[in-house]
Amino acid sequence: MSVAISLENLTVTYRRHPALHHVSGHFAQGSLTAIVGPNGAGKSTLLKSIMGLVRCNSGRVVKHAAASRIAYLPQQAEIDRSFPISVLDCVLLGYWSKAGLFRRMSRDMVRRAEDALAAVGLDGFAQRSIASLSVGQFQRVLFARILLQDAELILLDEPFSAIDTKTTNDLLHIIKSWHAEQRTVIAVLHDYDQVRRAFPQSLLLARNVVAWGETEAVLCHENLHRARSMAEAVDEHAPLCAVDAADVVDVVDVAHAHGEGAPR
Ligand SMILES: Nc1ncnc2c1ncn2[C@@H]1O[C@H](COP(=O)(O)OP(=O)(O)OP(=O)(O)O)[C@@H](O)[C@H]1O
Repeated sequence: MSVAISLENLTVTYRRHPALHHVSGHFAQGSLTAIVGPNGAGKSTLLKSIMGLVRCNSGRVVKHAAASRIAYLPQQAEIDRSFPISVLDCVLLGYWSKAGLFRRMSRDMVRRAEDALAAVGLDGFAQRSIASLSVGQFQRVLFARILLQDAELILLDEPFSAIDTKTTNDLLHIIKSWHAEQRTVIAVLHDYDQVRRAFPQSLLLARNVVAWGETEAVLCHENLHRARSMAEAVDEHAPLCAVDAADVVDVVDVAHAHGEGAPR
């Protein structure tokens, strides 16, 4: 089995309070994994540390995909939609790693972007401004952009938050097609029933790994109870973690790593 991402004893702290604590394990190539756990469990922090957006205080993330083949969808609340850009241009941003930000898009690229919009059910929306869209419509636009990116590793942070059932089902269908194409998909989710139905693998977090593996086994009553207890036991005023925040950032992009830092 080949590995898409390895987490090696990963600790991430904010002002020396751990959001992730000694997390180890790996996401297999082509796997479809839900990251679940109580609020504040470190789920978003884990996606951000894979993307290199937050510093790993100790341990490391080893990625077996080139940065240009990784797609990341943050929570909608973190995206500024006031930028005056059309739906079509927003989808075309999926090509930036191939075309560069300022290269003129070819007719073929534009046609593919229109096809992607049709695939997410947004035919006729190309010239609308992104600011005018509903939350669900905008999430469809972001999925269309990922379709163009042709990513081998796709990270989704709460993709169905504030999204209705019809849109959720349509987007789940796209996620399943990515899985069928052997892409590695990791999504932060809160709906355990949805995870049981659609995600074969799960990682249950409560700052530490509570359980990681087949969804049915991970989401058993005992594990969920343990995750809740661990989250409730967190004392935000506890003595600071001994890990020094000055440690080096250690996110390794194996596709580009040579020698030092390459996987053992
Ligand atoms: N930028 C930040 N500065 C300080 N603390 C932060 C920051 N981001 C997250 N945290 C803290 O780190 C912990 C983990 O946060 P994170 O957002 O990763 O959790 P989560 O599991 O995604 O939560 P939720 O389910 O509520 O979205 C929380 O205690 C949070 O308050």
